Amino acid sequence: MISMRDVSLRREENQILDHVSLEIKKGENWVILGRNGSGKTTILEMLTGYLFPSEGRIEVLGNLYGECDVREVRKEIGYISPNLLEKLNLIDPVWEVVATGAYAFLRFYQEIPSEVKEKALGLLAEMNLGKLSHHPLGTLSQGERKKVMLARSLMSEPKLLIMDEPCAGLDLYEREKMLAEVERLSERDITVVYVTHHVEEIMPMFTHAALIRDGKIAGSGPKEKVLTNDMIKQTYDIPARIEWDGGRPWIKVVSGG
Ligand SMILES: Nc1ncnc2c1ncn2[C@@H]1O[C@H](COP(=O)(O)OP(=O)(O)OP(=O)(O)O)[C@@H](O)[C@H]1O
Repeated sequence: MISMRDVSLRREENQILDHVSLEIKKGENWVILGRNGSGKTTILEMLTGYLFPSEGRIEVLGNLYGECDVREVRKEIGYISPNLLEKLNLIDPVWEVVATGAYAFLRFYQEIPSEVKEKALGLLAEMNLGKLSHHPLGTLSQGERKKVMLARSLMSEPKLLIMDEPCAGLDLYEREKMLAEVERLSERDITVVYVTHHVEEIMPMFTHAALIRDGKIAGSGPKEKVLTNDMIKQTYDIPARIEWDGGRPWIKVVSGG
């Protein structure tokens, strides 16, 4: 599904990624954690082909980057990033914003086929946003907008869904609503790669984790093996205790550590 081998990225004297290797197989869902500036978004930008490594090889969905048309590969990848939300037009009705996900553009300038509209309305109904389908995007709460982004990304039925901090800025209620939708992705035939700052967002559907520190992989593999007290300390320089509850890890900072 995804293979990153010895991938490095340098910008002038900055080593942004340093020999990163990750193998993500079909049926696995990965979460990527690491401190601010550790290189998480850079990895996502490489997987989506927006950044090319200085060294190493990247293969996504059977396509070797550098030897394929990355625009074609992107058709099979859903990418939810804070940048995309900023680009959407707040006056557009919600269903139309979702429907644009079927195409590689942000707005419609022609009539939308009825089956595309129906599909968008169906996805919104599944996410309990049916009543808001005809409201302008700008009238929705931040949490509702994030769910709209998720619905939009599913329009093209991607094989790979990449999510960059989808719960950033959400209150507890809206975060849990969004996470419930993330958990439901396990019912779909889709591989998820999810970047977050918060361990408690790692829902049961996630199988694997990668910890990034200073552009290097500090640890990667099945989540229970990677999300340990020691590994968290190594990654964040904070002594912490992980407790698993309801299939999710919860973190406590150890005081005086
Ligand atoms: N175009 C660029 N030129 C130079 N340095 C860059 C460029 N893009 C990113 N960086 C640097 O690369 C490092 C990794 O950035 P990246 O955005 O991948 O980190 P991140 O782990 O996603 O951070 P955050 O959690 O704060 O979003 C940072 O030090 C950043 O300043």
